[in-house]
Amino acid sequence: MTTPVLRLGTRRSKLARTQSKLVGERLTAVTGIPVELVDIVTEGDVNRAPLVTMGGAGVFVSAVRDALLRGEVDFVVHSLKDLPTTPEPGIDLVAVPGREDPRDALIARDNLTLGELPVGSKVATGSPRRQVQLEALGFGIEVIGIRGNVGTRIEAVTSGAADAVVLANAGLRRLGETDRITEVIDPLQMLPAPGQGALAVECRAITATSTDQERFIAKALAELDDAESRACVIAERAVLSRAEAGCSAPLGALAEVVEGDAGLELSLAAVLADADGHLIRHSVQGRVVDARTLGEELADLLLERIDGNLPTTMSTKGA
Ligand SMILES: NCc1[nH]cc(CCC(=O)O)c1CC(=O)O
Repeated sequence: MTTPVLRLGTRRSKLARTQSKLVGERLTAVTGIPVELVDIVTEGDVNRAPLVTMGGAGVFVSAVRDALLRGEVDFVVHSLKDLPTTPEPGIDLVAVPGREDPRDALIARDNLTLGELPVGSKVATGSPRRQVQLEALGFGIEVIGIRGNVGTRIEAVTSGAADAVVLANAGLRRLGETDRITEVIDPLQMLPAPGQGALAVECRAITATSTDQERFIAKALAELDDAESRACVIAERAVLSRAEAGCSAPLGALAEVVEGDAGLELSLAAVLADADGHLIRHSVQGRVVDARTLGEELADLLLERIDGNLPTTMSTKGA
């Protein structure tokens, strides 16, 4: 078997390309294996309709996965927060590389922070999670909808269409747009989406019939896995799946590895909005190896407190 050039499938958006390139370079640095990027066009890139009408951010994911399943590429990279929580048959989540900052960031006019925005300021976001948390701050912020890539959203502030936008700090950092940030938002004010700031590396699932080449690739990719990042996103996504919440549900979750009584532990916080936009917030702490059950426990606590008053977006899974 000759050392192959691995084909890394990527969406053409600047963020997707940047993230794929990052992981490809990391793989080459760690294993010496060369990587080439292969463009994949998805409906979400072509169609500017609101994401919810296209079945959620999943439209980005499935086209990329299809190329992987068809054998056109050897592996793919996603923003982990855009992945549905149900595993995809035929595909392995082979690595969660070291996570970027999971927090949200504010880009506001005149260098303003959230607390400094005057009452009635328009803050643009397409995310129900960000919307409910912005409104719950009590600053009198008016949330307006927005769609498009990171550049388009920043432009809304530059053009004056919005006073501010909220974006994932991780994406801004990867794109080198950090000088536009006016505040990195404290998770006490806004909990990020489960998995925010983490990347997911996927390859074709290894089975009894996998080729030597496929096994070699999976083994090489597994070297990119970061155990702590993986544990954190497992816990956060367990909250999401247990609550049966889709990718744009008004639910935030953040896990951190902390020093506990029994060594390293996971501290997990989550927030969920009820049908009236009231926030329910809770946190738990436990063993890193129990990441998934911790997340499920926390979801049950939230659901108990919300007492059936579920937001409408949560009955339509994936919206
Ligand atoms: N929903 C789109 C999306 N998916 C991943 C990121 C940023 C990178 C990340 O969270 O890892 C973004 C943009 C944003 O929310 O600002």
